[in-house]
Amino acid sequence: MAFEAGDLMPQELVQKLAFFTHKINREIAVYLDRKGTVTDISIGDSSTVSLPELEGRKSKMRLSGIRCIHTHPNGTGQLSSVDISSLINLRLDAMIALGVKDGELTEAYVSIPSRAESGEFDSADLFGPYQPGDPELGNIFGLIIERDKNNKAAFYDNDVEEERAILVGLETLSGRMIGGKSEAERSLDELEELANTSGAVVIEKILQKKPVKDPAFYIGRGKAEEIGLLCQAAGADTLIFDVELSGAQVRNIEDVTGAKVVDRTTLILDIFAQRARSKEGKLQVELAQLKYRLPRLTGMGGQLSRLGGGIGTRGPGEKKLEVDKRHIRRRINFLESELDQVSIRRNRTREARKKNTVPSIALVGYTNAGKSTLMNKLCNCDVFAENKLFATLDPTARKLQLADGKTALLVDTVGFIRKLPHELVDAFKSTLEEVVYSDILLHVVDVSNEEAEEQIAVVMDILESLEALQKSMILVLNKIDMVNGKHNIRIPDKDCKIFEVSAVTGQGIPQLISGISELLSENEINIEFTIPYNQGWILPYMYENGKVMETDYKEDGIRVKAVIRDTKIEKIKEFLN
Ligand SMILES: Nc1nc2c(ncn2[C@@H]2O[C@H](COP(=O)(O)OP(=O)(O)OP(=O)(O)O)[C@@H](O)[C@H]2O)c(=O)[nH]1
Ligand SMILES: [Mg+2]
Repeated sequence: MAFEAGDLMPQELVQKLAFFTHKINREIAVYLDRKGTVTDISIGDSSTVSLPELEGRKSKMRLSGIRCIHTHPNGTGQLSSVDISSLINLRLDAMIALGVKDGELTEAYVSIPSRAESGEFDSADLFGPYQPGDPELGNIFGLIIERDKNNKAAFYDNDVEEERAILVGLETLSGRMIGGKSEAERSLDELEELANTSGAVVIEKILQKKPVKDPAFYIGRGKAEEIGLLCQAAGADTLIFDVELSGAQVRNIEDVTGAKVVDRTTLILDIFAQRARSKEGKLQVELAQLKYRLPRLTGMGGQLSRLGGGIGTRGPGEKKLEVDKRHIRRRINFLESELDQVSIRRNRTREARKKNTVPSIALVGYTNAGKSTLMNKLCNCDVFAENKLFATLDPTARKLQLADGKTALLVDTVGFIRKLPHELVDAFKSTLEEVVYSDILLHVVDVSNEEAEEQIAVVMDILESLEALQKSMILVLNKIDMVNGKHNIRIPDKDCKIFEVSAVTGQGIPQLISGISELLSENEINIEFTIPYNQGWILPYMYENGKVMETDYKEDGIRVKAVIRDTKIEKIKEFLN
């Protein structure tokens, strides 16, 4: 018996299985290979089936090429832990469970294996519920093939030898001079740091004074030709522009100069791609890359393959850049739905955390400000910190011991940067939600940086776009050891406590910890009030969002003594007396 290849869950098979399962009231399992051929059938117990040995599939790093579709006669399509362990142990392509009731399919869930860091398959991802014919099933099939091919070792092998890059910036007339440098020059310096972080060697920086703002070439055709010659003379193969370029501009400049053209956003995305470690981080980066690439494909006949490697070609997704538009759109939908799942899971963890009423504190700040170093100092832990941009991509949480015996949860986050691509802010929404839902923010500033004030402003802007500006905030002026304890930074108007510290020497750290304790308890309000009996939601709300110390059931309602966070009081305000 055979079914159409590429159809993960053939309708005809599903119907037959549902029918017979109902007849015999037992579990039936069918095994299919990737061509759609049935290789085995078992009745009663799916864990005892022997799989056919497939050519070249003996390696532990590959999948078996066989998937199992089986029924659950009790009506639910939820996969059991036995289902999942057979999936992983047998390295099946997928384990699909069909819930059957009265001879009909109720729901179907699909689980596919995923790899550990080592490349071995050690866990599973769950999708569903589905009905046969759901287009998402095609995506899952694609994902299986990709996961089978993309052995970790081969994952990042498209790195090439050093890229030699020329940077091109654009001088605007406005903007403050700092340290004798204009805004454009400083932005170009930062671009150089970004380029170094991504592994490129910067040979020359060009700042174009009066931009022609050419729609076709951005810098004008003549200038582009000139830069082309410079590339040849200097042996540069890549041009990095300190702006966002349109797809047409990139192609035009590439044609004239013969060099690869990359813009600031592509560069930042490339760094994120190299640094993403967690599954969530990789999904987020790939999503951002695809979203940025999609509108830039117009007029390319829908197909483009960028040869070579380096900046802009690296990513957590497919090894070879597959840029068929339809494929990208499908992939974007798929990544978005996977990320939704992650976000739901994260919300649950956050909810659980809230129930414990452990307050959470988010570290925010410009990249390289010292957030991770500060976290290590405050929590006595060992989080990855490095003198490179974007050392931290995944949110990491650690317990912070406060002076009065209380604890809080400190969450490290991705650093901010000017001109942060909005695709990235979007894609990292679920990570940045940690910021949005935290009780207080520690805004870390590198006082030794000439541009500290600009950086504060950039961070404030991003916080505003996350609607997190009204949160209680502590401004941490870090690296005070590097300026001999003196700084002349103008502090933003926002009402917040300020601490001068050094995350390296430990100077000012005890004061900061007591400052945090104080702010947290400032935010706690003691209340005593009566909950009318017809407002049944209030007491559970109090348990969830505060600490209930005493309840007394009176004639007119429940008299409650409690402590609650000020951010949670709005909802019950009208009942306070
Ligand atoms: N001298 C000095 N150096 C510091 C201090 N705090 C951090 N650094 C250094 O600054 C660099 C960046 O620190 P990180 O903690 O990685 O910065 P981050 O804010 O987490 O950066 P991203 O994760 O990239 O956003 C590292 O080389 C640290 O050693 C400090 O108080 N004094
Ligand atoms: Mg960090």
